[in-house]
Formats: sequence, C-alpha cells, structure tokens
Amino acid sequence: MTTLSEVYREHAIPLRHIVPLDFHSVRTVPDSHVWPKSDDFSSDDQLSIPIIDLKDPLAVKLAGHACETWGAFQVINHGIPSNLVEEVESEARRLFSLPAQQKMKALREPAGATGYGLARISPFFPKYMWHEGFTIMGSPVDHARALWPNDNARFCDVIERYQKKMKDLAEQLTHLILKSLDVSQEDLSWDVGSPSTALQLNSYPSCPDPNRTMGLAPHTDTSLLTILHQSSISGLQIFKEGVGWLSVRPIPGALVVNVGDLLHILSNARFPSVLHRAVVNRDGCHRLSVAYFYGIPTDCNVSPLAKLLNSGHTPRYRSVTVKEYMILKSKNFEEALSLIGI
Ligand SMILES: O=C(O)CCC(=O)C(=O)O
Ligand SMILES: [Fe+2]
Repeated sequence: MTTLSEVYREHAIPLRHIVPLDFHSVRTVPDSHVWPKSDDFSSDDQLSIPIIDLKDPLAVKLAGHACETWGAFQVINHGIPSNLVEEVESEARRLFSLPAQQKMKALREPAGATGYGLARISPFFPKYMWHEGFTIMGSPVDHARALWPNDNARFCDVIERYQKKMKDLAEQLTHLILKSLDVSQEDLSWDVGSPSTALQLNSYPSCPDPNRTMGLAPHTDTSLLTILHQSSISGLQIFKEGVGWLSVRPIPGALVVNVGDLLHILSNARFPSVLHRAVVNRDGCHRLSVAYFYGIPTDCNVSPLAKLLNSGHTPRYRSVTVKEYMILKSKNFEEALSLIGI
C-alpha cells in the first residue's frame, strides 16, 4: 500500500521552500516576506459559517446544508475534551518556541512529508509566508527525539491521544455528511476505518508589520475533510463567492470543519472545497492552529458517488486514484481539480 510519504517522495521541494525564517531574530519584515496589500476583505461580520451542535437531532440536515452553502462549519459538543485540545496547543507552543537551530534538527527533508518547515504550498507563491509548520503522520517519536532528546514523552503522548480522538470525530463527521447525501458506508469503495491522515501544527509568530504579510496563502485542502483548532486568536478566513474573504471567529471549545478536494469530488461538486487562508492581524501575539487532515487511502479510487449520478446528473470529474490526485495537486496546485474535470 502506498503511503502519503511515498506520494511526497516523488516530488522533492528545494530547501529554500522548506527552511523558515528565524522569526525570533527579525525586527522588521524582510522584503522576501512583504505581500502586496489586498483590500478584498469583506467587512460584513454578520455573515459567518454555521455552528452545528453534534447533539442536535437535526445535525445531519444542518451539516449537509452547511457543506453545500459554505463548504465549512464550526462544530460544538464534539466530544473532544477541552483539556486535550489545550495540551496540544501548549505542546505546539513549546515546540515553536525552541531556538531556530533546535527546530532545524527536525527539518522536513526535500523529498519528505513530515517534520518542521514551510507550508508545502510555498513554491507556488512569489513571497514567503509568515508561518512555520510541523507535520506529523503516524508516530511523532523520531522527530520529537531529535527536538528533545530527554524530554519527548509528553509531546508524543499528547499528540497520539489527539490523533486517536480526531480520527473518531472525523469518522463520525464523514458518516454524518454522507448521510445528508443519503449515502452510507457500504456505498463507499474504501475502508473508512483505515484512512490516510496527517496532523499539521501551524505557527504564525508575532509580526512587526502584520498588514503587509500573509500567514498562509489561499488554498484548498487535499483531504476529505479537515478539522481545525484555531486557538483564541483570529486569523482564519474563508472565501465566499460573491462576498469576499470572511473571518471565522474563534469560539472557545469549537472546532472548524471544512470540506476538502476529495469530498468535493465525491459529492460531484455539490460541496465546494472551500478556499481559505490565514492572515496575521495583530502584533505581539503568536497564533497557533492545529489541523487534522482526514483522507482516503492513497491506493483507492475517488470519483463522484454513483448514488449522486442516478437522477440525471452527469459526473463532473473522472475517476483518479488518491495518489494520482495528490501528485497532480503537488505539481499544479489550484489547477488540479480542473485537470480531472470532464
Ligand atoms: O491556521 C489556520 O487557521 C488555517 C490552517 C490551514 O488552513 C491548514 O493548515 O491547511
Ligand atoms: Fe487549509
């Protein structure tokens, strides 16, 4: 079976797009990190993605509607203990607060998938983002040992407990969302119980001139769905057609769920794979976020679900293996979906 790491092995990234700036050492924003000022931000703060209570008997209908109209929602009463979320955030903070030369010991390799480094989308943009990340697939122990030779047990324990809880929640959410389409697990061609997943810790260090920088440039996720904890500092924005960029307000205890490319394909484009970005909007604060990407095993095929094509709808995408799609995305970025369009 092909793993995500094997997919990335076929697509090496040059080191200049892996090694982050030493944010602790800069007092001004270097030209390499200055982005053109954009005024595409909508000031309509009435408008925002729905909040769904997982215990609500109408959750199926609400989740389906949210996926269709927004491609995203916030979820509450999701069963993830708040102290576990806090622990993950504090371990992430401990990691990113390490001196730059220490973090470099866990640097992602050019053909690697995991470890410390810039976002994988960095090569597609002319300027660098005000961001550093840490990607985990499976056990974090090798990188954690490199970072903290004698003190990595707590980090590994917290990460592993969080991964387990996220997997359960992602399964539950997938079930819920598919149910809204009248699709059940038996209609799927892969085993929902053995997904391909990744945990991404994101850090947006305090910035001397936040309005001229970009935290994470606009992108869609390659996942089926993504579950994001975005701490108490705002920064996440989603793009709403006809409106512009809207902030996703941090709500204590809530998690943000967004549709990824794979769910967009399965739903035959009924659910938009929502375009989103992270802005750096306040000096003096260090924003963190934790994204859990939940996907389909890379050897499986993905195509619009047969059940959704019964009523005269023609397929919008051809069938591809997840691996093939991921390679298309890592080479062509936002063009990937149109490359498999019919
Ligand atoms: O930091 C955020 O709010 C967004 C993170 C994100 O979009 C990602 O990791 O793919
Ligand atoms: Fe994302």
